[in-house]
Amino acid sequence: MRPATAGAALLTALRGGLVVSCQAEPGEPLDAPIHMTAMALAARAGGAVGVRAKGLAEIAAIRAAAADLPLIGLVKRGRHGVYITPTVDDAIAVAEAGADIVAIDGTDRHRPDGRTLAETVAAIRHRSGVMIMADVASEAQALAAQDAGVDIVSTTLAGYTEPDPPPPGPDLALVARLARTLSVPFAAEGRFATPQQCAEALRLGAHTVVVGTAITRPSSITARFAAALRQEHP
Ligand SMILES: CC(=O)N[C@H](C=O)[C@@H](O)[C@H](O)[C@H](O)COP(=O)(O)O
Repeated sequence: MRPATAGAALLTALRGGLVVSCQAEPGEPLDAPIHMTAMALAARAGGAVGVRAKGLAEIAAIRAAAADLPLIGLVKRGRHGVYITPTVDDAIAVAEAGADIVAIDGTDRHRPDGRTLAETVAAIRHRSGVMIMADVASEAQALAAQDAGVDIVSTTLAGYTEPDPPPPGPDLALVARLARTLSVPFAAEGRFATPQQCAEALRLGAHTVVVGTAITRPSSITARFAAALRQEHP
């Protein structure tokens, strides 16, 4: 069981810093533990205070390569409904793979194991000392996750639970609202594409900022540059 002081120290380590999400989608060229480990080490070399990683093999590999790097872990099961660490068993597997914090879906949608968010948090706590991050899409979900007893909330799912495609930029309005209403710390996450947007999230009151695509998805980064050139030379 993790002592409470260790959890507090971990949150302190994340405060005011950048967490880099190192994830590749199935079929992408970098979708392998060795590549995600290299990404994580590169992120740490660049000043990241922590890493967010998907997949049990990736989490274990990153933990083996960087014993003291704060590590937020998750698994994804599909891409619809509740797909981020959807069950208690998934969360325990993520913890056992070496994550310090397990990121779980923090919405009020139906979970595959039929548990509510509060039941999920209680069951994880019963079986593990891992810290829990709730990935939410709204202020109401963030408050419910806080009531359920999570250690930290993240705006990960903002823009991803509606039928419409997400807007291009991050949801800074949600960041501002969470800063006013939440008492647990929260991460600003989702579509942060510039250092200025990250700094703004911290100014608004986020505890930490998580950036993935803009740093660790070379295909997406290349596509942005290539699209800009095509505009000049269609
Ligand atoms: C919505 C969802 O499933 N988000 C996932 C959560 O782990 C990842 O695919 C994102 O890359 C991560 O949240 C970081 O966000 P961005 O890549 O936009 O910086």
